Amino acid sequence: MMQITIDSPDATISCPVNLAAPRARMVVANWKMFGNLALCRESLPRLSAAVMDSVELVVCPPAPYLGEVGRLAGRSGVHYGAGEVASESVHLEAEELESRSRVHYGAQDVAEVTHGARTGEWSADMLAELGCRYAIVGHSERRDRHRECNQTVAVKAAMCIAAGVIPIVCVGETMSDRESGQTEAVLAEQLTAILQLMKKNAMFVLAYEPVWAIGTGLAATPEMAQDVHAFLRQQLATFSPVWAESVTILYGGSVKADNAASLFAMPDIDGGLVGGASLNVDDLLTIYRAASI
Ligand SMILES: O=C(CO)COP(=O)(O)O
Repeated sequence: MMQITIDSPDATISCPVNLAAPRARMVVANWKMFGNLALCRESLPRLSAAVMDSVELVVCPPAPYLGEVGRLAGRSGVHYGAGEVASESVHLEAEELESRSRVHYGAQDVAEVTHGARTGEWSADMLAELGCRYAIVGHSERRDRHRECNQTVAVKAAMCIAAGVIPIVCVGETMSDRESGQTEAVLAEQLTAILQLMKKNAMFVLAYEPVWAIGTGLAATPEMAQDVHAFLRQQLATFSPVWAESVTILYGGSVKADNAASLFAMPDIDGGLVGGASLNVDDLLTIYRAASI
Protein backbone atom coordinates (compact mmCIF):
# COMPACT_ATOMS: atom_id res chain seq x y z
CA MET A 1 0.00 0.00 0.00
CA MET A 2 1.54 3.32 -1.01
CA GLN A 3 1.02 6.69 0.63
CA ILE A 4 -0.07 9.80 -1.22
CA THR A 5 0.20 13.38 -0.13
CA ILE A 6 -2.50 16.03 -0.20
CA ASP A 7 -1.95 19.74 0.33
CA SER A 8 -4.95 21.20 2.10
CA PRO A 9 -5.29 24.68 3.59
CA ASP A 10 -5.14 23.11 7.07
CA ALA A 11 -2.33 20.65 6.69
CA THR A 12 -0.35 18.33 4.52
CA ILE A 13 -2.18 15.05 4.61
CA SER A 14 -0.99 11.55 3.78
CA CYS A 15 -3.39 8.78 2.99
CA PRO A 16 -3.04 5.18 1.84
CA VAL A 17 -4.13 4.08 -1.57
CA ASN A 18 -4.26 0.56 -2.92
CA LEU A 19 -3.55 0.76 -6.63
CA ALA A 20 -3.73 -3.00 -6.98
CA ALA A 21 -7.42 -3.08 -6.07
CA PRO A 22 -9.81 -3.34 -9.02
CA ARG A 23 -12.41 -0.60 -9.12
CA ALA A 24 -15.46 -1.37 -7.07
CA ARG A 25 -18.93 -1.64 -8.47
CA MET A 26 -21.26 0.26 -6.25
CA VAL A 27 -24.76 1.55 -5.71
CA VAL A 28 -25.21 4.52 -3.38
CA ALA A 29 -28.63 5.48 -1.99
CA ASN A 30 -28.85 9.22 -1.41
CA TRP A 31 -32.00 9.70 0.63
CA LYS A 32 -31.55 13.48 0.56
CA MET A 33 -33.93 15.02 3.16
CA PHE A 34 -36.43 12.18 3.00
CA GLY A 35 -37.12 9.13 5.12
CA ASN A 36 -37.52 8.55 8.82
CA LEU A 37 -36.57 6.03 11.50
CA ALA A 38 -39.20 3.64 10.18
CA LEU A 39 -37.54 3.61 6.76
CA CYS A 40 -34.15 2.93 8.37
CA ARG A 41 -35.60 0.02 10.32
CA GLU A 42 -37.50 -1.38 7.40
CA SER A 43 -34.79 -1.07 4.79
CA LEU A 44 -31.47 -1.81 6.47
CA PRO A 45 -32.18 -5.41 7.45
CA ARG A 46 -33.52 -6.15 3.96
CA LEU A 47 -30.54 -4.48 2.29
CA SER A 48 -28.09 -6.27 4.58
CA ALA A 49 -29.67 -9.60 3.70
CA ALA A 50 -29.31 -8.89 -0.03
CA VAL A 51 -25.80 -7.45 -0.14
CA MET A 52 -23.26 -9.30 -2.32
CA ASP A 53 -19.48 -9.32 -2.29
CA SER A 54 -19.36 -8.17 -5.90
CA VAL A 55 -21.17 -4.83 -5.48
CA GLU A 56 -20.91 -2.34 -2.63
CA LEU A 57 -24.15 -0.97 -1.27
CA VAL A 58 -24.01 2.39 0.50
CA VAL A 59 -26.86 4.20 2.26
CA CYS A 60 -26.58 7.95 2.82
CA PRO A 61 -29.50 8.93 5.06
CA PRO A 62 -30.12 12.38 6.52
CA ALA A 63 -27.46 13.01 9.21
CA PRO A 64 -29.79 12.52 12.22
CA TYR A 65 -30.28 8.90 11.16
CA LEU A 66 -26.62 8.00 10.65
CA GLY A 67 -26.25 6.50 14.12
CA GLU A 68 -29.29 4.28 13.68
CA VAL A 69 -28.30 3.26 10.16
CA GLY A 70 -24.82 2.46 11.44
CA ARG A 71 -26.21 0.32 14.20
CA LEU A 72 -28.53 -1.50 11.82
CA ALA A 73 -25.86 -1.91 9.16
CA GLY A 74 -23.41 -3.31 11.67
CA ARG A 75 -25.72 -5.94 13.10
CA SER A 76 -28.30 -6.29 10.39
CA GLY A 77 -31.34 -6.38 12.60
CA VAL A 78 -30.16 -9.02 15.06
CA HIS A 79 -30.66 -6.54 17.88
CA TYR A 80 -34.33 -6.25 17.02
CA GLY A 81 -37.15 -8.57 17.78
CA ALA A 82 -39.11 -9.87 14.83
CA GLY A 83 -42.03 -7.72 15.91
CA GLU A 84 -39.98 -4.58 15.58
CA VAL A 85 -38.42 -5.21 12.21
CA ALA A 86 -40.44 -6.73 9.39
CA SER A 87 -37.58 -8.42 7.60
CA GLU A 88 -36.36 -11.78 6.49
CA SER A 89 -32.92 -10.98 7.95
CA VAL A 90 -34.14 -11.36 11.51
CA HIS A 91 -34.35 -15.08 10.80
CA LEU A 92 -30.69 -15.34 9.86
CA GLU A 93 -28.13 -16.57 12.33
CA ALA A 94 -25.75 -13.99 13.77
CA GLU A 95 -22.68 -15.80 12.36
CA GLU A 96 -24.18 -15.82 8.90
CA LEU A 97 -24.80 -12.10 9.05
CA GLU A 98 -21.31 -11.50 10.39
CA SER A 99 -19.73 -13.32 7.47
CA ARG A 100 -21.56 -11.28 4.87
CA SER A 101 -20.46 -8.09 3.31
CA ARG A 102 -22.07 -5.26 5.15
CA VAL A 103 -24.09 -2.38 3.89
CA HIS A 104 -21.89 0.69 4.12
CA TYR A 105 -23.21 4.08 5.02
CA GLY A 106 -22.20 7.66 4.61
CA ALA A 107 -23.16 11.30 5.00
CA GLN A 108 -24.54 13.62 2.35
CA ASP A 109 -22.07 16.40 3.13
CA VAL A 110 -19.18 17.34 5.43
CA ALA A 111 -17.57 20.54 6.72
CA GLU A 112 -14.52 21.96 5.01
CA VAL A 113 -12.68 22.36 8.33
CA THR A 114 -11.73 19.88 11.03
CA HIS A 115 -13.56 21.63 13.90
CA GLY A 116 -14.82 25.03 14.97
CA ALA A 117 -17.78 27.21 15.83
CA ARG A 118 -19.84 25.97 12.90
CA THR A 119 -23.43 25.53 13.99
CA GLY A 120 -25.19 22.85 12.02
CA GLU A 121 -22.07 21.29 10.51
CA TRP A 122 -20.06 18.15 11.17
CA SER A 123 -16.50 17.13 10.44
CA ALA A 124 -15.06 14.19 8.54
CA ASP A 125 -13.50 12.93 11.79
CA MET A 126 -16.96 12.79 13.36
CA LEU A 127 -18.20 10.76 10.41
CA ALA A 128 -15.25 8.40 10.74
CA GLU A 129 -16.02 7.99 14.42
CA LEU A 130 -19.58 6.98 13.50
CA GLY A 131 -18.24 4.34 11.14
CA CYS A 132 -19.10 6.16 7.93
CA ARG A 133 -17.07 4.81 5.05
CA TYR A 134 -18.25 7.47 2.62
CA ALA A 135 -19.40 11.09 2.39
CA ILE A 136 -21.00 12.71 -0.63
CA VAL A 137 -19.42 16.07 -1.45
CA GLY A 138 -20.28 18.62 -4.12
CA HIS A 139 -23.81 17.47 -4.83
CA SER A 140 -25.39 19.93 -7.24
CA GLU A 141 -28.10 20.71 -4.67
CA ARG A 142 -25.37 21.99 -2.35
CA ARG A 143 -23.43 23.69 -5.11
CA ASP A 144 -26.63 25.48 -6.11
CA ARG A 145 -28.48 26.20 -2.85
CA HIS A 146 -25.43 26.60 -0.62
CA ARG A 147 -23.22 28.27 -3.19
CA GLU A 148 -20.46 25.70 -2.88
CA CYS A 149 -17.70 26.39 -5.39
CA ASN A 150 -15.24 23.90 -6.87
CA GLN A 151 -12.58 24.88 -4.36
CA THR A 152 -14.90 24.29 -1.39
CA VAL A 153 -15.86 20.89 -2.77
CA ALA A 154 -12.20 20.01 -3.25
CA VAL A 155 -11.32 20.96 0.33
CA LYS A 156 -14.24 18.90 1.63
CA ALA A 157 -12.98 15.92 -0.35
CA ALA A 158 -9.49 16.38 1.08
CA MET A 159 -10.92 16.57 4.61
CA CYS A 160 -12.65 13.25 4.06
CA ILE A 161 -9.52 11.59 2.78
CA ALA A 162 -7.50 12.86 5.73
CA ALA A 163 -10.07 11.36 8.11
CA GLY A 164 -10.19 8.01 6.32
CA VAL A 165 -13.64 8.66 4.84
CA ILE A 166 -13.93 8.09 1.09
CA PRO A 167 -15.45 11.12 -0.66
CA ILE A 168 -18.06 10.57 -3.35
CA VAL A 169 -17.40 13.66 -5.40
CA CYS A 170 -20.28 14.84 -7.59
CA VAL A 171 -19.78 16.66 -10.86
CA GLY A 172 -22.29 17.53 -13.54
CA GLU A 173 -23.40 20.09 -16.08
CA THR A 174 -26.64 22.05 -16.29
CA MET A 175 -28.90 21.88 -19.34
CA SER A 176 -27.71 25.28 -20.46
CA ASP A 177 -24.07 24.09 -20.20
CA ARG A 178 -24.97 21.12 -22.39
CA GLU A 179 -26.95 23.14 -24.90
CA SER A 180 -24.12 25.61 -25.27
CA GLY A 181 -21.57 22.84 -25.84
CA GLN A 182 -19.84 23.46 -22.51
CA THR A 183 -20.34 20.04 -20.90
CA GLU A 184 -16.72 18.89 -21.09
CA ALA A 185 -15.31 22.28 -20.12
CA VAL A 186 -17.54 22.48 -17.05
CA LEU A 187 -16.74 18.94 -15.96
CA ALA A 188 -13.02 19.41 -16.53
CA GLU A 189 -13.07 22.53 -14.37
CA GLN A 190 -14.97 20.78 -11.58
CA LEU A 191 -12.62 17.80 -11.69
CA THR A 192 -9.41 19.79 -11.96
CA ALA A 193 -10.15 21.61 -8.71
CA ILE A 194 -10.39 18.25 -6.97
CA LEU A 195 -7.33 16.79 -8.60
CA GLN A 196 -5.17 19.82 -7.94
CA LEU A 197 -5.82 19.47 -4.26
CA MET A 198 -5.58 15.71 -4.09
CA LYS A 199 -2.70 15.49 -6.56
CA LYS A 200 -3.15 11.93 -7.73
CA ASN A 201 -3.81 8.41 -6.58
CA ALA A 202 -6.16 9.36 -3.76
CA MET A 203 -8.99 6.99 -3.04
CA PHE A 204 -12.24 8.60 -4.07
CA VAL A 205 -15.41 7.87 -5.95
CA LEU A 206 -16.55 10.13 -8.73
CA ALA A 207 -20.25 10.60 -9.47
CA TYR A 208 -21.42 12.10 -12.74
CA GLU A 209 -24.80 13.67 -12.10
CA PRO A 210 -26.08 15.84 -14.95
CA VAL A 211 -28.12 18.50 -13.15
CA TRP A 212 -30.89 18.28 -15.76
CA ALA A 213 -31.39 14.58 -15.00
CA ILE A 214 -31.76 14.90 -11.23
CA GLY A 215 -35.31 14.38 -10.03
CA THR A 216 -36.73 14.97 -13.50
CA GLY A 217 -37.33 11.41 -14.66
CA LEU A 218 -35.18 12.33 -17.65
CA ALA A 219 -32.07 10.15 -17.28
CA ALA A 220 -29.13 10.46 -19.65
CA THR A 221 -29.16 7.69 -22.21
CA PRO A 222 -26.56 4.96 -21.54
CA GLU A 223 -24.56 6.18 -24.56
CA MET A 224 -24.66 9.80 -23.45
CA ALA A 225 -23.57 8.87 -19.92
CA GLN A 226 -20.86 6.52 -21.23
CA ASP A 227 -19.38 9.33 -23.35
CA VAL A 228 -19.09 11.54 -20.28
CA HIS A 229 -17.73 8.77 -18.06
CA ALA A 230 -15.07 7.95 -20.65
CA PHE A 231 -14.17 11.64 -20.79
CA LEU A 232 -13.87 11.80 -16.99
CA ARG A 233 -11.67 8.72 -16.91
CA GLN A 234 -9.51 10.23 -19.61
CA GLN A 235 -9.12 13.36 -17.47
CA LEU A 236 -8.10 11.20 -14.50
CA ALA A 237 -5.62 9.40 -16.74
CA THR A 238 -3.75 12.63 -17.41
CA PHE A 239 -2.76 12.46 -13.75
CA SER A 240 -2.16 8.74 -13.65
CA PRO A 241 -3.38 6.13 -16.16
CA VAL A 242 -3.18 3.26 -13.65
CA TRP A 243 -5.07 5.23 -11.05
CA ALA A 244 -7.72 6.28 -13.56
CA GLU A 245 -8.59 2.63 -14.14
CA SER A 246 -9.06 2.10 -10.41
CA VAL A 247 -11.50 4.97 -9.80
CA THR A 248 -15.17 4.04 -9.50
CA ILE A 249 -17.34 6.40 -11.55
CA LEU A 250 -21.05 6.35 -10.73
CA TYR A 251 -23.89 7.72 -12.78
CA GLY A 252 -26.70 9.64 -11.02
CA GLY A 253 -29.84 11.32 -12.29
CA SER A 254 -33.21 9.55 -12.53
CA VAL A 255 -31.74 6.06 -12.14
CA LYS A 256 -34.74 3.77 -11.81
CA ALA A 257 -35.44 0.06 -11.57
CA ASP A 258 -36.18 -0.04 -15.31
CA ASN A 259 -33.15 1.83 -16.67
CA ALA A 260 -30.39 0.80 -14.23
CA ALA A 261 -29.28 -2.34 -16.09
CA SER A 262 -28.74 -0.56 -19.41
CA LEU A 263 -26.79 2.27 -17.75
CA PHE A 264 -24.65 -0.08 -15.66
CA ALA A 265 -23.84 -2.24 -18.68
CA MET A 266 -21.70 0.55 -20.14
CA PRO A 267 -17.94 -0.03 -19.75
CA ASP A 268 -17.12 3.13 -17.79
CA ILE A 269 -20.24 3.20 -15.60
CA ASP A 270 -19.43 1.36 -12.40
CA GLY A 271 -22.78 1.80 -10.64
CA GLY A 272 -25.22 4.47 -9.58
CA LEU A 273 -25.92 7.30 -7.17
CA VAL A 274 -29.65 6.98 -6.66
CA GLY A 275 -32.00 9.58 -5.23
CA GLY A 276 -35.78 9.15 -5.37
CA ALA A 277 -35.81 5.45 -6.29
CA SER A 278 -33.62 4.61 -3.29
CA LEU A 279 -36.49 5.41 -0.91
CA ASN A 280 -38.34 2.34 -2.13
CA VAL A 281 -36.52 -0.76 -0.89
CA ASP A 282 -37.76 -3.00 -3.70
CA ASP A 283 -36.65 -0.50 -6.35
CA LEU A 284 -33.30 0.01 -4.67
CA LEU A 285 -32.71 -3.73 -4.55
CA THR A 286 -33.57 -4.08 -8.23
CA ILE A 287 -31.12 -1.28 -9.05
CA TYR A 288 -28.49 -2.82 -6.78
CA ARG A 289 -28.80 -6.21 -8.45
CA ALA A 290 -28.52 -4.58 -11.86
CA ALA A 291 -25.02 -3.41 -10.91
CA SER A 292 -23.80 -6.98 -10.51
CA ILE A 293 -24.40 -7.84 -14.15
O1 LIG B 1 -29.32 13.56 -7.02
C1 LIG B 1 -29.38 12.35 -7.16
C2 LIG B 1 -28.60 11.43 -6.32
O2 LIG B 1 -27.61 12.10 -5.63
C3 LIG B 1 -30.28 11.76 -8.17
O3 LIG B 1 -31.58 11.96 -7.75
P1 LIG B 1 -32.77 11.19 -8.53
O4 LIG B 1 -32.36 9.75 -8.62
O5 LIG B 1 -33.96 11.42 -7.68
O6 LIG B 1 -32.85 11.82 -9.89
